Amino acid sequence: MQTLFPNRAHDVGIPDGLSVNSNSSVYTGNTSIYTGSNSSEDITTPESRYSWRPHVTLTFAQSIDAKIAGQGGKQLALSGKESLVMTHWIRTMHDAILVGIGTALNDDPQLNTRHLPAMTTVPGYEHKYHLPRPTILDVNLRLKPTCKLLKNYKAGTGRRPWIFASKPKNQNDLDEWWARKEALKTAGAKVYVVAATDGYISLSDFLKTLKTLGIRSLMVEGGAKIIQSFLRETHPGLDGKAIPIVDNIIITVAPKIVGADGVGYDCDLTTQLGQLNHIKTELFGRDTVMTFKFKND
Ligand SMILES: NC(=O)C1=CN([C@@H]2O[C@H](COP(=O)(O)OP(=O)(O)OC[C@H]3O[C@@H](n4cnc5c(N)ncnc54)[C@H](O)[C@@H]3O)[C@@H](O)[C@H]2O)C=CC1
Ligand SMILES: Nc1nc(O)c(N)c(N[C@@H]2O[C@H](COP(=O)(O)O)[C@@H](O)[C@H]2O)n1
Repeated sequence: MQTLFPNRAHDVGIPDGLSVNSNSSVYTGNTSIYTGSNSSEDITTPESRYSWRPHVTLTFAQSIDAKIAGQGGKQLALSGKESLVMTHWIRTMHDAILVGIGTALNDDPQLNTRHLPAMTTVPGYEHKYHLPRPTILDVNLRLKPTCKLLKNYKAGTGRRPWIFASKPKNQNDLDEWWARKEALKTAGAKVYVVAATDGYISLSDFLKTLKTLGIRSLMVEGGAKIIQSFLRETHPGLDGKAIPIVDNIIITVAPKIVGADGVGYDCDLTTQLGQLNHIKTELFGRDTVMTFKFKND
């Protein structure tokens, strides 16, 4: 039996109904699988926009006071179980999934699809959903060789994580950097070296590299700095105009208040709002999930 591949973000965009076709929803605990886009409007992205990069979906969960984590970055269970299943379904739609090293160290995430219902009763194949490739932006190779992503890979329950790093400018730091690289490689990681400025990897370079590695769609899960960078960074279009490097944004809003001490993504969305089309707002349990798409030009 083969791994199930649902419709993919790079082929169909993000459907306007995240809860898939209304009579066979994977989110309700029903094991039927989404087989077609029920989009009523053109939500695909012009080939010209992402011939150089993968389709990019930015997604995160926030409280009603726009916080994504608690005081000091404490990981919060903002999403309820229904919207979590939706998030895991969206994971299956992408070739790769990204978090920054801040999130990788703080949350020790798994980035898999474990909240989806069993798809069959055949022993050993209950959970053969497509798993996105975990990717981490980690300039200084701070990821722990003991993290869950690497443990899952070693146990055969997760895909090999790809780390994107950058060589230190200071020669004195090079030996330690190589040692960390070797330790991560031994633990199973694949390390790609790309350009970085002031500790930040150029997202254009990162996306170009992903594309050359065969990644056609990327789900960006955060955290705060990564969200900011993806919303701020642009790329020159064919006419030289700055165009976004994100195609869709999916925001889960949980009916919770975190308070001023929490972590926000601190980004002036008003600069982007003019370019955003609202696609759909849906309720998942007590959470509201909004999908936006950047305008095509
Ligand atoms: N509610 C939600 O949906 C989510 C919440 N979070 C929360 O976010 C917090 C972590 O956020 P941050 O500390 O901001 O870490 P982050 O996960 O955004 O990673 C940022 C780090 O990545 C590296 N990096 C390399 N290139 C970069 C680039 N171009 N742009 C940005 N960063 C780049 C830098 O070292 C930077 O400090 C945690 O508290 C976590 O719980 C994380 C993901 C989703
Ligand atoms: N959708 C969503 N809702 C929340 O309430 C969250 N805290 C997050 N966080 C993101 O999911 C990652 C954890 O993934 P696993 O459960 O370990 O697979 C975490 O690192 C954040 O990226 N997301």
